[in-house]
Amino acid sequence: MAEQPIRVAVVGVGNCAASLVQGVEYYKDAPDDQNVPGLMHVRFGDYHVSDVSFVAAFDVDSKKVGLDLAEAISASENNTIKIAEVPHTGVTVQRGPTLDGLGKYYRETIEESAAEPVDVVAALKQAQVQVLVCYLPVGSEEAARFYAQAAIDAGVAFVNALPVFIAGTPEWAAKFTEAGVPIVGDDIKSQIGATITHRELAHLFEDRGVHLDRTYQLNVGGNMDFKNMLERDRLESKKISKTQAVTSNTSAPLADRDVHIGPSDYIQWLDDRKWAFIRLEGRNFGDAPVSIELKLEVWDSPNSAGVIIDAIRAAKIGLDRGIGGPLLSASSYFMKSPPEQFHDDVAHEKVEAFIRGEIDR
Ligand SMILES: O=P([O-])([O-])O[C@@H]1[C@@H](O)[C@H](O)[C@@H](O)[C@H](O)[C@@H]1O
Repeated sequence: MAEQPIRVAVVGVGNCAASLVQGVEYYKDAPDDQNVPGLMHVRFGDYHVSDVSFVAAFDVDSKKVGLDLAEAISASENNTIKIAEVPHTGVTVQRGPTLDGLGKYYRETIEESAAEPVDVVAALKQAQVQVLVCYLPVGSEEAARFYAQAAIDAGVAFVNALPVFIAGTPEWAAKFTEAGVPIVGDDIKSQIGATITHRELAHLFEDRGVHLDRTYQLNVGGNMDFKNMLERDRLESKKISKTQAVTSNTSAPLADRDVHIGPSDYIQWLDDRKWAFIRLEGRNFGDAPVSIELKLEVWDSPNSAGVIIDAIRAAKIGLDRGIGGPLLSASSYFMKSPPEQFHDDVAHEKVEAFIRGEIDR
């Protein structure tokens, strides 16, 4: 263990937070000296998984606000796979401001807490939070920026797991840089998710001299994320983020009509499983046609938590080293829409160099 734990807060106690909190319990005794299935790093720099300590949580759901975090992670509509029994944490879920956090389908499904929203900056300071993970629902543009600003005001590193463009915009990057606060963002790229799989295949076509003519990625799932995204207006930035995560990995541009990537439908009985249907069509030697069609089946939230667990530790290293602004290596390896896109193998090397202190961001 590091001398001091990493004091982490989460905003949005949904499935992704549930998997993260359970994962820290699940891997608390993971041996340092071996590869451990499910983890990219048992120890990330000085920090073991067990150094992640939850000290604050915010939500707006009446079935979660006021509960201990250990209970809230399985309350209300949360429906992810259980990977660990989490003991009482002593962290009570606080009522955050709602702003634009609840779309039509959330409002139809959950009851908003009647409690008065807390002062988030004061709550972050009070709990001495070091890293805030933003897990708000897709489409929470105003709320995500509110929490980003709160992180700046409280001097807390920010990990932006959702597709609201913050780290990737010059305006916000400058704000974090000026405040001396690190940010890792935007939009988490899952361990073996649709994005990484699709990116790798698009890259493979290119590497092997095959021209990619057209592609699609259709995603379905049964969690609140997918239900929320039935409201098409809320998923514009998600669609952009998922699309650019793939198209940025090919040098030959694809016409808009030749790329279709996005969340596609909500199938309730899938619960927190996500199925992705991916197709790539191209031409190889002599313009002969070639195509790949695959289906990915995965539990969505542990898949995301397996990456956030590293993003948190990268953010803490940024804080330890006094680096403000976007952490480019971690953002490009862990996120779909980082300020700078690199191929994943390059981004991976950059993260290892960052851990060793050879590059500063
Ligand atoms: O990496 P990927 O599988 O394309 O994308 C994932 C989404 O499809 C998923 O719904 C969400 O919960 C994850 O956090 C991540 O954004």
